[in-house]
Amino acid sequence: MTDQPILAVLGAGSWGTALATLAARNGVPTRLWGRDAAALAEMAASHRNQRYLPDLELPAGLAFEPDLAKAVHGATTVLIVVPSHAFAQMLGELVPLLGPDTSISWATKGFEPGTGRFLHELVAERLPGRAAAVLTGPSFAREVAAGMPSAVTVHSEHEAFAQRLADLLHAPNFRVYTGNDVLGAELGGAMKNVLAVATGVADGMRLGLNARAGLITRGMNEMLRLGVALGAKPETLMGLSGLGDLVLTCTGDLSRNRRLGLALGQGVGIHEAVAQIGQVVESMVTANEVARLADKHGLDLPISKGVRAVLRGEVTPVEGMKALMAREQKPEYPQGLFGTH
Ligand SMILES: NC(=O)C1=CN([C@@H]2O[C@H](COP(=O)(O)OP(=O)(O)OC[C@H]3O[C@@H](n4cnc5c(N)ncnc54)[C@H](OP(=O)(O)O)[C@@H]3O)[C@@H](O)[C@H]2O)C=CC1
Ligand SMILES: O=C(CO)COP(=O)(O)O
Repeated sequence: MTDQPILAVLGAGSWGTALATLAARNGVPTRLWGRDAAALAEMAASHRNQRYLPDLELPAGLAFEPDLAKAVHGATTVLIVVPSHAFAQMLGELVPLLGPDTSISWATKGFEPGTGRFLHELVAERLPGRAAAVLTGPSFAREVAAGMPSAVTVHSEHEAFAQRLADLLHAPNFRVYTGNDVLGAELGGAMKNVLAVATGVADGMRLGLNARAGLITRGMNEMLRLGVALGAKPETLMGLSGLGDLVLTCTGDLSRNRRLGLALGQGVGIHEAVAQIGQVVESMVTANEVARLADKHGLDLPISKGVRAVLRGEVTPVEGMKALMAREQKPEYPQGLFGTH
């Protein structure tokens, strides 16, 4: 294995392009792979990702590689940044091409559609024993690309790999923390997408700032209860990957999940709203998987389940909000936050 790190970023949308740019700016030999060879050729020629991040000038040191085998050949680290619905297929194509010493990481936020399995579970199944890490936290690609200050976190059971990945990306305006709670970090990043729809709906309906704060706080409570039931560390959920990303996505209009909620709250139909956004809206699949996990663990998560009902067209946004407010009066923490008193 060479001492020189080589990074292969798989997925040339907004976030993959921003992360590849960060690494290349750090002097890391970086290859960006995408499924659209023509789009990659255009990026190589113009040094712009016109469709996903048009304002960003792509660095000269960034290579564009449409052949997946060539993109990952000799790479010390692979970073997957495709949407969650494409993650399992991407992994399946990648596994036979990976050298034995290549570490694997992902910045995708979500679960396997239809099963609720975490992405780290898919990775462990296909690549047992391999150094693996998730990169997550509050980070709009547009702001990162513009060099605005951001803080994210890398979680891995392999401490040395978390540190190596952090080192590839850490930069003066991009702080990368590390941790070892992969499940907690993944849960926060996935669940905030669902909760962002709820605050978006409330804001779209002009229900006010009290409603927004109430939804964020009770949404955080849902994240903590599901996370603790699944074995996440509460501090992970209270950190960048949970609370941090929840606040960002529930309040920042750059969030596509919040924008979906805003549109629904203003009476736009779901298909039209998703089409207008024109990029991945992870809550569309994640809402089902959060509800699936909640059911499996016997948890009542009214906001998350309300979002699922709205996204499925089972209730209108107005009915969903009314149902939340009509719930029985009860203590804020019936059994303590973690069921301990
Ligand atoms: N954007 C952001 O600010 C952040 C995003 N994330 C997460 O990163 C992940 C990717 O999101 P983002 O980059 O924003 O999404 P975008 O919608 O910007 O881009 C999606 C990219 O994935 C590609 N893609 C879609 N399906 C497949 C597939 N089956 N195989 C290969 N590539 C595919 C698309 O290719 P094509 O153009 O050909 O359709 C496109 O390049 C999501 O899980 C998101 O939650 C995390 C943090 C920040
Ligand atoms: O995950 C993100 C920021 O941390 C991006 O959020 P959206 O996918 O809602 O745009």
